[in-house]
Amino acid sequence: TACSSKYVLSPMHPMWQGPLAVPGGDRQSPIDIVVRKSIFDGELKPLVTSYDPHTCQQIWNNGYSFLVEYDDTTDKSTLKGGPLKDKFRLCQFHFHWGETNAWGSEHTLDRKLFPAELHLVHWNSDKYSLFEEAVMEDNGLAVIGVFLKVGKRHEGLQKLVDALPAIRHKDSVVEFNRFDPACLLPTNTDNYWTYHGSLTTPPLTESVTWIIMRQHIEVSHDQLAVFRSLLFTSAEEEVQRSMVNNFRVQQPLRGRTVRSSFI
Ligand SMILES: CCCCNCc1ccc(S(N)(=O)=O)cc1
Ligand SMILES: [Zn+2]
Repeated sequence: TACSSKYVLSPMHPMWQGPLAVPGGDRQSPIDIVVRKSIFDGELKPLVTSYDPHTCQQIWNNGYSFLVEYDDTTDKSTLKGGPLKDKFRLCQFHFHWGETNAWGSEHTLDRKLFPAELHLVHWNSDKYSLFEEAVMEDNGLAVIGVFLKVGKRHEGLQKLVDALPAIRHKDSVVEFNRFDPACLLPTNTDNYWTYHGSLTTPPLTESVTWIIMRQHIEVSHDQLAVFRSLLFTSAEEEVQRSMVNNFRVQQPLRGRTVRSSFI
C-alpha cells in the first residue's frame, strides 16, 4: 500500500530527510512558526477529538519512528472542528526526537526547539475511503502536533514506553491495545496554530492541514531516554544505529500564512 507518489524513497535512502525542498513544492513541512507573524482567525473552532481506546491495534518500529496504529476502517476515532470542514479518522500517532534534550522537534516556535514532538495522523473520511488515497489530496490529512518538554513523568505515556523494548529493531511489531491517545493531548486544546503543509517523511505529499498545539506536554528524562534506545536498523544488520534525530530539516514558508486560534 506504499504511496504511489513520485517522492517515495526507501527508508534507508540517504535522502530520507527528503530533498531540501520538494521540486515544485511550495507547502512543505516542518516550518518555524513566527508567533508574532501568525494571524488570529476568529472563525477557527475548538478541536473536537473523540478517540476510542479499543481501536488501538499495534505498536511498531517502521525504521523512522515508532507508530501506534489504530483501526481506521470505521469512524470510531475521529477529529473534527478546529480549522477542519470535514471529519477525519485517526490512523496512527508517532514521535520525532533528538539525541539530546536540546533538540528533536520538527516544528519550532520563534526558533525554539523542543526535545520531541508528537504527531497524531488523521485522514479525511468524508471525502476518501483509504489513507493511501487521502495522502495524495490537498485536503486529505490532518496532523495534530504536540511539543514535548522534559519534566515530570507522564503517567499515560508509560504504558507506551514499557512496550518499546519489544520493538527495538526496524519492522518489529507488538500487539498494543486499549491506549487512549487523548491522554497525550495538552489540557488546553483550544489554543493552536494551523497552516497548510506536507508530510515530513517520504512521500512528503502536500496533503496536510497542520494543527500545532500551543500548550506542550511534559515527559520525564527517563521516558525520553527509552525513545532513544530504539534502533533505525533491523535485527539482521551488522551495524546498529540508534533511532535519534529523526526529524526533517525545516522548509521555506513560501508566503504561507500561519493562523492562530487565540489572541
Ligand atoms: C503511504 C504510506 C506512507 C506512510 N507514512 C505516512 C506519514 C508520513 C509522515 C507523517 S508526519 N511526520 O508528517 O506526521 C505522517 C504519515
Ligand atoms: Zn511525524
